[in-house]
Amino acid sequence: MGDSMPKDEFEWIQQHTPAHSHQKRLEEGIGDDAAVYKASSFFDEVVCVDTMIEGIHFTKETMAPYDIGYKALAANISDLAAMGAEPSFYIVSIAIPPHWEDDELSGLYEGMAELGDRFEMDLIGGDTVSSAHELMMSITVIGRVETGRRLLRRNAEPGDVIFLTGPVGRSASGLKLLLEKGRHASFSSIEQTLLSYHQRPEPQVKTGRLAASLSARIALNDISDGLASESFEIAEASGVQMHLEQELVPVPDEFAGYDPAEYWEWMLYGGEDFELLGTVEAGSWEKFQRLSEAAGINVTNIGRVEAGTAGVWLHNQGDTEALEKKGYNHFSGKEGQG
Ligand SMILES: Nc1ncnc2c1ncn2[C@@H]1O[C@H](COP(=O)(O)OP(=O)(O)OP(=O)(O)O)[C@@H](O)[C@H]1O
Ligand SMILES: Cc1ncc(C[n+]2csc(CCOP(=O)(O)O)c2C)c(N)n1
Ligand SMILES: [Mg+2]
Ligand SMILES: [Mg+2]
Ligand SMILES: [Mg+2]
Repeated sequence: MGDSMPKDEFEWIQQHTPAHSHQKRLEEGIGDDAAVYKASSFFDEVVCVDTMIEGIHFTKETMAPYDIGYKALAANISDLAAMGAEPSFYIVSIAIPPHWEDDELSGLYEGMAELGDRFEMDLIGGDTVSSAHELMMSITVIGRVETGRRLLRRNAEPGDVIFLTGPVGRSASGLKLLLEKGRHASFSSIEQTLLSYHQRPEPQVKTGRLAASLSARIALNDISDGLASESFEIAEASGVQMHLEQELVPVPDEFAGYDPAEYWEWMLYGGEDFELLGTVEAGSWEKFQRLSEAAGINVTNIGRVEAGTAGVWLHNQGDTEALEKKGYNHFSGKEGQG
């Protein structure tokens, strides 16, 4: 990496965050999974954008065109879910290089439409340009959340229960298989399941909406960069310590037979699972769990929030490890230091 590149994407964003806002109806600007501004007396509007680029987020060997479209929209819907919002609209900007054929480009839109239809979202605009080398897709999504119900990373307080919506690490393990063999190779049925978590992640909208409907203080974040990195984001935004219990963190069934040293690396630092990580005040945890179960949603208590200097710790049978803010970081390389 040359000297001209920013060292860390998080630091870089901070440098470019305006000190003041002009619009009175802005509720949340830069800093969370999405921005929030007042729309009516009942709802706030929630908006965010995420980009996927060939060579960084996918290659023709790791993802079919359909998967790329699907995942680009899924990653964005996931940020709405992390705010407690319901998705409404999306806007697609696409940069097309010469080596992409018409039928491949149609595949991108078919993949987006599958998810857009499922969440009853309308495609309302976009932009189309050419690109010299890589395909790029950038999607802006718009949703809404009931006034005052948005779920922010800074909402965590000491004593809260930490929860996770599902096992993590499967996307990273699927990516490893795809980078080794390419998607046209033959895979066992377990491997195919792992690939599908990488190629077609499921945004956890139902859980986000349930969390927003509870009258409880809840912090929420979606896992794009890995469990450790997203735990740090809550710790830093809330000024708290995140204490994770290794024994409580669900290990994917598919990892039976794999080396724990390898799969804990995927689980803690892999990213792109798009599960939700959150904290809820202890008095509301049982209710949250009960309502989740009734709704067919999986939430697992994986630890506790404590007071002290912001950071993340992993406890295992009396041993304690301070986790690094490591995960996927653009500019500092794959799974570089955050
Ligand atoms: N180039 C930029 N200019 C202004 N704000 C930015 C820029 N890049 C990111 N942000 C803002 O910084 C915050 C963090 O962005 P980030 O992309 O890390 O969040 P995320 O979408 O939850 O994570 P990921 O991109 O890994 O899915 C968000 O509020 C986002 O809108
Ligand atoms: C070909 C290929 N190589 C590596 C990766 C891994 N990867 C890329 S971006 C990212 C984090 C989320 O991105 P963002 O922070 O932009 O949302 C991860 C884990 C991949 N998906 N495909
Ligand atoms: Mg996010
Ligand atoms: Mg983003
Ligand atoms: Mg995101």
